[in-house]
Amino acid sequence: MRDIVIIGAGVIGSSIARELSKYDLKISVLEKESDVAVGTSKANSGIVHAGYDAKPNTLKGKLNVKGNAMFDDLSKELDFPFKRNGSLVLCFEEQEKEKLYQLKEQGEKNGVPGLKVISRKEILKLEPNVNQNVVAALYAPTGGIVCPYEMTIAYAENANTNGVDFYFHTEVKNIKKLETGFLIKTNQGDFESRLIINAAGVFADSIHNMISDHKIKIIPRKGEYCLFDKAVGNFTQRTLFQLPTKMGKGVLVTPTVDGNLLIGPTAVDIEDKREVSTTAEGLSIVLEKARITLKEIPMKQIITSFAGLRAHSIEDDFIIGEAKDVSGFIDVAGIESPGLSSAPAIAQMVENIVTEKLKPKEKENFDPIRKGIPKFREMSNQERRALIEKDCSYGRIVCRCETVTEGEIRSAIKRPLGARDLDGIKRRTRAGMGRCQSGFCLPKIMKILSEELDLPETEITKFGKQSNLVIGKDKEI
Ligand SMILES: Cc1cc2nc3c(=O)[nH]c(=O)nc-3n(C[C@H](O)[C@H](O)[C@H](O)COP(=O)(O)OP(=O)(O)OC[C@H]3O[C@@H](n4cnc5c(N)ncnc54)[C@H](O)[C@@H]3O)c2cc1C
Ligand SMILES: O=P(O)(O)OC[C@H](O)CO
Ligand code: FES
Repeated sequence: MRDIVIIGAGVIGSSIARELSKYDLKISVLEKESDVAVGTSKANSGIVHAGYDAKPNTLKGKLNVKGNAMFDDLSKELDFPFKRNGSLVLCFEEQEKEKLYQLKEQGEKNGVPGLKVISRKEILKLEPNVNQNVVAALYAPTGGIVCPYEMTIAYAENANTNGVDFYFHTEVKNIKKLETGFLIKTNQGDFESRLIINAAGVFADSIHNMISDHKIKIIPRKGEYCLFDKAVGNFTQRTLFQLPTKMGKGVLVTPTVDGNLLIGPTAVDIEDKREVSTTAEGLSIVLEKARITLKEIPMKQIITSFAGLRAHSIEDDFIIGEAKDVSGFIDVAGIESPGLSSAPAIAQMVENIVTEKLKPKEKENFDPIRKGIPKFREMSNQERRALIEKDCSYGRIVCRCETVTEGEIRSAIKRPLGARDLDGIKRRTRAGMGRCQSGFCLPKIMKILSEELDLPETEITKFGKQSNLVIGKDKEI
């Protein structure tokens, strides 16, 4: 019998796994897909929100501000990209200026430091590409940007190094209460555990409703984006929002921490929890709304589009805690935005619930430090030379657009919870994420995966399951 089973290896399941890996507990994470960070945690805006959007005394409000303050230390400990670039909520109508002061007051009640309303002149000095019609803005110096999948991978790797087991392709199908815990039925057999932590994202209602009579409902709220080339990564320095609406924070314009420009998302409630396609209609709404924010949009620099699903609960707040009628079953559900920003604080909140229940001993050998893959593109020539001297595979560039070397790709496969497919390589190294979107580097990455995993190229997939790219040879070369 395990002490804890965590369902879901997104940023929430992985951050909780890492916090709990400090204790002498037998913990497993069950994930239905082929890797960590394949659900909502890979497809979002990547903003570490300052914390003025949520109503005071909500979990969203409290955990956002607490989580935000943890990012500087955490990103150093776990070696993932994070930058405090600041954010602006822009107002384009004189009569709506009052709403900025209301947001400021709400933020101050939540404990957000340094908020101030700034004038048109100040905005245009900071951000010359903002539309000249702007009237005023709320400036939040603590707003930040993070790479959401690298953060998730970093948490998961560190949890794994500290003893947490991850089971991929393992879908929870049913849960039964036992006298001393739970029997969890999956497509890969049964697991028994004293506690369950439900971190299943948009599917958290299905998991909860398997065991509790107090039913919950999660509505998938889709958001579509346009991603732009690094050539326009400096188009804005800060994250630019418009005034929020009842559907959320609206279409933003932001640099990403990896140096692209990102515009989106839409917000549309849908039925299908697997529906992440982008649409001509969605993307034209994104661009239309962004035209309110910007003087012009660098249309020729769009390199791709993507969509993610918010796990919107009808309670309109995070649902965190033991289910009322099922002792030992802990929900971490309805984690829509600001879930990424709050993840470090959510993990601590769940840690408190678990330690209260199980009273575990702290491990003596817990190691909080994780080192990421060395990034050739960020090194000085001297550092590059030293690395190539140690391992010549760092001297061969595989992805030209993103300057990723063969050494980095091999390391991404060999690490704890290493990449097993092309998307796994992308998220760990950025190989394939550049302007040509894998056109040039894909065959080389397939070959490296095939060598390292000792599999024929016909078995190399994009994201597990049936996503093979090649089915055989049409002639011997
Ligand atoms: C468009 C959009 C923009 C956003 N922008 C931001 C932002 O800028 N800042 C911010 O703070 N937040 C943002 N968010 C919210 C943030 O992305 C989420 O709060 C966060 O990623 C949720 O993580 P998660 O681990 O709960 O979910 P997920 O990442 O979806 O992880 C859940 C995992 O559970 C697995 N799973 C589901 N069912 C089962 C099962 N039966 N058995 C096994 N595994 C299962 C799934 O495969 C998945 O991997 C945004 C969300 C969206 C959609
Ligand atoms: O549209 P929201 O409010 O769900 O927010 C999503 C991101 O945090 C910002 O794009
Ligand atoms: S060469 Fe890799 S994305 Fe273009």
